[in-house]
Amino acid sequence: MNTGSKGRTSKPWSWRRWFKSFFYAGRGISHALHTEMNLRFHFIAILLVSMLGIYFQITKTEWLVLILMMTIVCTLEMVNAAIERTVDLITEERTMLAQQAKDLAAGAVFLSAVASIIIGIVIFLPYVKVFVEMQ
Ligand SMILES: Nc1ncnc2c1ncn2[C@@H]1O[C@H](COP(=O)(O)OP(=O)(O)OP(=O)(O)O)[C@@H](O)[C@H]1O
Repeated sequence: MNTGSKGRTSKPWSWRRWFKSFFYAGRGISHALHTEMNLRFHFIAILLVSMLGIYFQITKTEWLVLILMMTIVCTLEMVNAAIERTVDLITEERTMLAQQAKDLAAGAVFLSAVASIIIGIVIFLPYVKVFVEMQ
């Protein structure tokens, strides 16, 4: 069955292809961790926030919100890296469209990071207040 204008055909489902897709995903995550400084920074932040969460014994809902935000930031960082590489693959010239594509992707990461910081403050501030008052 033809699924696209470039003649890409869909292959039948198989366990081998299914496991290979996990391997490719793992390779992508490993590559991102080795090459993307920002992603490493996010992972350090995740580690610190998780330690705080364990220390303050935050609620299940708070954990779920934090996990959701951590996932959004990291996945957007990886999509941003993919868009950067795709743009560089398409053109080495400085063009307005290339600039917009990269700036839009970077803006998406920035927005999610700001939202994460705000959510982190809203979740942890009450715990920190109680902690300070107890000293
Ligand atoms: N091909 C391009 N055309 C126009 N603007 C670009 C292009 N590539 C990058 N930019 C601009 O530079 C910003 C940073 O892009 P990127 O992180 O890929 O670094 P770079 O400018 O390509 O070079 P370097 O990696 O040395 O910093 C982008 O958000 C965009 O504003």
